[in-house]
Amino acid sequence: EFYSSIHEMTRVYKYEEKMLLHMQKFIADNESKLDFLKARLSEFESERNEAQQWGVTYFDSPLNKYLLTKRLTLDWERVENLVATATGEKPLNRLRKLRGRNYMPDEKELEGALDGLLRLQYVYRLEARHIAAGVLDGVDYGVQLNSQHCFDIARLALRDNHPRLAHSWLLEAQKRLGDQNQELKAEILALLVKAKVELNDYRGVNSTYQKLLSIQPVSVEYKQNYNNFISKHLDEKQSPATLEEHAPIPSDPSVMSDFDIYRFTCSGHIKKTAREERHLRCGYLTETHPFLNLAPLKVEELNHNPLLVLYHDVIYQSEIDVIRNLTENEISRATVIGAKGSEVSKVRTSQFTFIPKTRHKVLQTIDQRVADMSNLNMDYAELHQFANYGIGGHYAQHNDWFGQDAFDNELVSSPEMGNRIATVLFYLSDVAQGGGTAFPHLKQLLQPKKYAAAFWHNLHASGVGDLRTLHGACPIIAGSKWVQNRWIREFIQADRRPCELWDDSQIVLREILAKMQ
Ligand SMILES: O=C(O)CCC(=O)C(=O)O
Ligand SMILES: [Fe+2]
Repeated sequence: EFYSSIHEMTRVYKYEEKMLLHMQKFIADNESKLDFLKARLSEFESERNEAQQWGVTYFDSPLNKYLLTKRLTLDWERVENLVATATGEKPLNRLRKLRGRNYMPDEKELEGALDGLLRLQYVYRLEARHIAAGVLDGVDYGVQLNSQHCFDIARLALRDNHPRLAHSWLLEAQKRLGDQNQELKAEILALLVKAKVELNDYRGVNSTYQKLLSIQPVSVEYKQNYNNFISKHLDEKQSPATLEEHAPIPSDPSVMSDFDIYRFTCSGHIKKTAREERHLRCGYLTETHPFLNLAPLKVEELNHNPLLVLYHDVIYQSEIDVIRNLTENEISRATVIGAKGSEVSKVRTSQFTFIPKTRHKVLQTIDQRVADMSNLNMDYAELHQFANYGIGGHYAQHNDWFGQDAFDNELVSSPEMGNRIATVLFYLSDVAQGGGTAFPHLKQLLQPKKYAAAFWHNLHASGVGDLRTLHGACPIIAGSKWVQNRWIREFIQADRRPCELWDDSQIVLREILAKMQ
């Protein structure tokens, strides 16, 4: 799946270059065929004109008899043969072969790409009119979408329960429509009515129907829909507010769904106040290992309880180069744990792979560093996980720790190692726009910074999963994101657990639970 990663796009982009060459060849072949036919046609015509002028005496000349006979045998046969040859078959076959190649996107991919685009619009509260003009969150990419593009996006938005977004895309499709395309115009109007009705906003619906019926007066379907509409809605009260492209943000976060608090953290609407930030420090970590006295780690506190910190410059370019080589041909669409085990889901659109630390010395070196950063034993950590997100790629809010049902249903690998006590998330790339890691309960949004790593505790001291560690990877607006996950398990950590964790109280947990209900 290529929309979930930028990695494969470059490959198919090169295939398209070859496809263009075949198309040129097809056109050139057909053009020379038509040129030949045109030349014959005018030749035949002029010979016949000549004959016309002479009348029947024309055939007195044996030369003319010969010319007509030759035309009707050899010349017309050549014409027939040429018309019958399937010119351009070769380039056509090559074209088909290229499009049938591995990695070529199909219609499902197209949907995935549009889905990613809608996600960006929804999460970052972008406006259709800006996106259509190639402007994403203030950055101009110099692309323009046409009316048909906008209509296609609207159709998908409506199907996926985003009538507000669909509505705004339809207005844009209307604006970008030339006078000539009446068919598309009717389709836009018909969908506009549908979006409005879904939004329970009947303003303008009547006149939209009338416009629609004036373009396609014979459509039985549209007429029926209109009569239906009139009988149901005409005297219904109009909703007072103007139709906003995005629903307003509730002022109280406790009434929001988990997805909403995640997306409002991605968009920067949920964030720590200056007051909440004032206890957080930056500094050099020297305690966990004597070696750190020589080479202290740069650490930035992002939250105290539960602990969330960002280490700067904890992985080297040479190590990232090795990782990119190791993962190059292994990476494939990421999955999540569903009811029946691993499954592909819209909730996580990235590509990933797991690699054991025995594969390369660099992975062991990294683990040594993770042990210093976390003060935890890395002997039984999970396989190294590497992930790449493309444009629109994201991982919706989730907890890294496993719930009891995952253990009960045997969905946890090596359950004897216990739950995921902590996570270290390395950023192996910067991201041009979007793509932060959002912790809605901690009101933190970490913008990926190459060579840095986030570290947090996932569990309460009691071993119970900490709901406040809910987090997600915000969708990528531009660029590509590479991360590495180290998931550390509870087994043999008893003597290592830093004392801050023991402060963690059940009271906080109860508060959160109460808020969420
Ligand atoms: O990519 C990110 O920013 C977060 C990834 C994550 O949370 C995960 O893979 O579990
Ligand atoms: Fe995670």
